[in-house]
Amino acid sequence: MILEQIIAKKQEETAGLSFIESDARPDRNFLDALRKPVRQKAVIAEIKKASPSKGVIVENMNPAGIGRAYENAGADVLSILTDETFFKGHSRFIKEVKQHVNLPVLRKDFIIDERQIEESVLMGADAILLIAAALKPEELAYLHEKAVQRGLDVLVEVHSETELRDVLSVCTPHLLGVNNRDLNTFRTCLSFTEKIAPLIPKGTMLISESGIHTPEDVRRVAAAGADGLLIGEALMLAEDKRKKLDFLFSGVKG
Ligand SMILES: O=C(O)c1ccccc1NCC(=O)[C@H](O)[C@H](O)COP(=O)(O)O
Repeated sequence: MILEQIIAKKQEETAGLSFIESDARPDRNFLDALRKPVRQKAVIAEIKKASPSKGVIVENMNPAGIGRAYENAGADVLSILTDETFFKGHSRFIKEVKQHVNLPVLRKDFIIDERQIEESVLMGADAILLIAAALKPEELAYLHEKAVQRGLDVLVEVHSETELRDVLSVCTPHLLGVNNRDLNTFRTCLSFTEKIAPLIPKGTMLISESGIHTPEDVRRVAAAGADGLLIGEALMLAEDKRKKLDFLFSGVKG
């Protein structure tokens, strides 16, 4: 099961990290940017060189160049993979991109230990992802509190009603993502967003993540109630990122 392998690798990687907090602070407001989207729905554009489901997506990837293209295309924020082993990301990507792009950045990685929160701030992240499938509810609540205390925004990700119920029993996130991808089988289905959207508390922003490739996909998750979309592969593969986003939103009214 790939998720178990990823978590085991993260446990190895975090063993050597420090608990000491620096005076570094996130410097851009991720949640505010999502609340004032350029298009009808907020766009989290993901910089992802490779993945377990697709292998290498873009061979010679220039993170800053892609970040600039996403910004020019009207993305509201960025998601940047920093995991090296399974996604060919890197810890230096966030600062590299932020030197050339003004958008807030979510560190896309598998956060399982509080030492990764300080690590994320030092990497230049403005937000982090907490994945319900990778954490016990009490672990997620603890990491969520630590991240908020450090000034980070947090995207809490679920893939089922049960995971959503567990998350809401321990915290009320401002940002909730439904991953349409099963992280073990890699199968994606937008029905996950459609099933879970009605259960999201009022006042929580809903982000539909993964498997968004066509205007019909965007129309479907928007109609289901998503406030934003996290899009990786479709944008990474697009020659013209602005044209791709305009095409994807061509089926959304307003
Ligand atoms: O993308 C994968 O293959 C993957 C496998 C196992 C765990 C996580 C994985 N992806 C992380 C993501 O959630 C996606 O990168 C993100 O939602 C964008 O998805 P897409 O638009 O389908 O590239």
